[in-house]
Amino acid sequence: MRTAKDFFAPLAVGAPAPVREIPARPSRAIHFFDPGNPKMAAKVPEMVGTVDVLLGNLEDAVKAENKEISREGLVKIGQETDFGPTQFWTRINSLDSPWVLDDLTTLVPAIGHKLDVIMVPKVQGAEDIHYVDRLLAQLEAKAGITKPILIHAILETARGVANVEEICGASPRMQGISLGPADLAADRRMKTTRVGGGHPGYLVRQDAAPLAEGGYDFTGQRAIFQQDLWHYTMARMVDACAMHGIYAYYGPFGDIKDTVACEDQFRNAFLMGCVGAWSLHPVQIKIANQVFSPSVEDVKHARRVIAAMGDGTGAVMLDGKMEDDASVKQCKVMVDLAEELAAIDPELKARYDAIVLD
Ligand SMILES: CC(C)(COP(=O)(O)OP(=O)(O)OC[C@H]1O[C@@H](n2cnc3c(N)ncnc32)[C@H](O)[C@@H]1OP(=O)(O)O)[C@@H](O)C(=O)NCCC(=O)NCCSC(=O)C[C@](C)(O)C(=O)O
Ligand SMILES: [Mg+2]
Repeated sequence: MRTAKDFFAPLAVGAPAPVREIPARPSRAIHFFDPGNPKMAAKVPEMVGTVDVLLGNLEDAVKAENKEISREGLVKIGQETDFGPTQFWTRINSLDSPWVLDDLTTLVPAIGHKLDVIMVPKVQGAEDIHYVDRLLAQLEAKAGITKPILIHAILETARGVANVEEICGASPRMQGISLGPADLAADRRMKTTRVGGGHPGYLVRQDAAPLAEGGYDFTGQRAIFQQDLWHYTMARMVDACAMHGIYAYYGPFGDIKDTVACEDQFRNAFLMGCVGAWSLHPVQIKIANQVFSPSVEDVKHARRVIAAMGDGTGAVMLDGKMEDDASVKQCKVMVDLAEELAAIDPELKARYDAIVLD
């Protein structure tokens, strides 16, 4: 086990010093594209500035026979694109695959100075992060990279969920975690066949109405309430990330045409503490950007509470509601996020700047 003293030491001679704090860079949508797909690759330059994160995916959804083509495509995109304010991430192949070593040994020397974050799929425990951590340090040292590349883990196995706290704390490179609902469902032997989202069979039914003569009417109409299959995992992930000062994300929503349910899923994640979600299709970028940006009403309310609370201690009555030290802290979360987003999104900045406090 690394001692506290060694935790922030570089893992290879010449590797950059690990960061002590993960930067709070906006990442409302992590947009996936296949760098080996000419149509998708061609769209990357025009997407810069319209999305917080562009992620070149090398893992699942890329056919086995195209792995090298996609890797080469990613190198070309990384070398030729000016990403401006947009973060540039990749998802490498899983650690037990025949491609991952070539992914890392090719990408780091070629475009390691441009890559902000490497997403590692199917992480099972701290040992997987330790492996990538050391290898990245060696490759960074060899390539003369001065800014450490961060690691993002996908939670998509039962063992990964059981170990989520140790995964989050395994390295100073840990930037965040995303839920991988499709692989996780398969690993857990859940009986869903979807990529994220709800299921109509996972529900709670209203009690049967009592009959005048006694007993219950089990044949009458009863309301049903669909439940969230992912609540438990999301809650564990959010707590583990918050505990370690890193960021939680909802993952993919595979029903591209159901933009309404996608928005609901993203909003649940936003409310629960996630900072973003994945976008698999250009239509989902707009949804994520909107959902993961605090509304004008929320920012206005938060600013009013902060103003009314003065030094932030004590209790006041505002619009019939009690506000105190703890509600000010919640309001600061909202206002801080609004400020971070306004710094990179002029449209949002204009809307937040136009707020007038009553
Ligand atoms: C779903 C698909 C097949 C529909 O692709 P399509 O071409 O049939 O859709 P379309 O509506 O006809 O596309 C319209 C236009 O948008 C383009 N387009 C479409 N998508 C994109 C994109 N992402 N980025 C940039 N451009 C895109 C597409 O090329 C087309 O261009 P055109 O107008 O010039 O003809 C396609 O969108 C796609 O392949 N998306 C990415 C899928 C992906 O990355 N999956 C892996 C992540 S989810 C996952 O791995 C699970 C997880 C976490 O591991 C676990 O839960 O276990
Ligand atoms: Mg997966």
